[in-house]
Amino acid sequence: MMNSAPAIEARGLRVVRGGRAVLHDLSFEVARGSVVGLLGPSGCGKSTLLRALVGVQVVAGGTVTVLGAPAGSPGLRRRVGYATQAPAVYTDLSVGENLRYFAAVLGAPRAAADRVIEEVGLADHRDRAVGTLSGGQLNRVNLAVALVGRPELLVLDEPTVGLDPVLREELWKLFRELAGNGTTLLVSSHVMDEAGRTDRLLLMREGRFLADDAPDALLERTGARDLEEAFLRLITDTADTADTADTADTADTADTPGSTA
Ligand SMILES: Nc1ncnc2c1ncn2[C@@H]1O[C@H](COP(=O)(O)OP(=O)(O)OP(=O)(O)O)[C@@H](O)[C@H]1O
Repeated sequence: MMNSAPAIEARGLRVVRGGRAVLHDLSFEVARGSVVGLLGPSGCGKSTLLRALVGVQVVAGGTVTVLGAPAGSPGLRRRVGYATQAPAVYTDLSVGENLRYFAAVLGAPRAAADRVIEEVGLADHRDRAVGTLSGGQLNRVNLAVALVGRPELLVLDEPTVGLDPVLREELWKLFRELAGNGTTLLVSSHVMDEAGRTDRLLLMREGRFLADDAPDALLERTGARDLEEAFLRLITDTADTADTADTADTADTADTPGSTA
């Protein structure tokens, strides 16, 4: 049904921010048409990874290929939708005006603006100035902007923050529908109950992946009752392994200095 080349392919991705290594040699792939969750505690590097994928993050090493082209290539602009945590919309314009503006910028038809407003459940607020909306509504305007060009890949940084459970449910239904039509979604979250809705999970901690697996496979592998517990077990296992390796391997701390790219 879909192109077999991965939507995202990262090899040995390293990022240094503020003189500190934030992403350590990450390698992974995201299959087309899948919904992949990027989960991990605050500060572990989720936003930095997403930034690298959309080409707005200086990288210190490795390669990132998105939809067959280097991340950030001009040709990817319309093909990749990116919603940051901080909404990048015009607060003095209405919901409809914002969406029509971004549709025009992307060369999308005017009808696309109405479509995405419906999709994110903001039809009743179409004429409201964005500055008067609640945090959750503002997040949905931001998401609508990412959807308006009908991108092949959607990169969403914590899109459900501040949403009540009903709206979260609706958004995940929308993500599923989009994936059913061939869109690839990479969605970051630090809410573990969202993890089970994904096809695959990238569990991250301190700039490294603890796991890259399907939710069911993770549960089976760890013997945990839920994904929260699975995550905790993986952390404990990794800490145990690191403790054992610590005395034998001191090279790990020596690999970061000097990379200021
Ligand atoms: N502009 C910056 N300069 C220096 N360090 C930064 C900068 N932005 C983020 N960092 C650091 O990079 C690390 C990863 O941050 P990042 O925002 O990617 O984490 P995150 O997992 O997305 O967190 P959250 O869930 O809270 O958004 C953190 O230690 C953070 O302090």
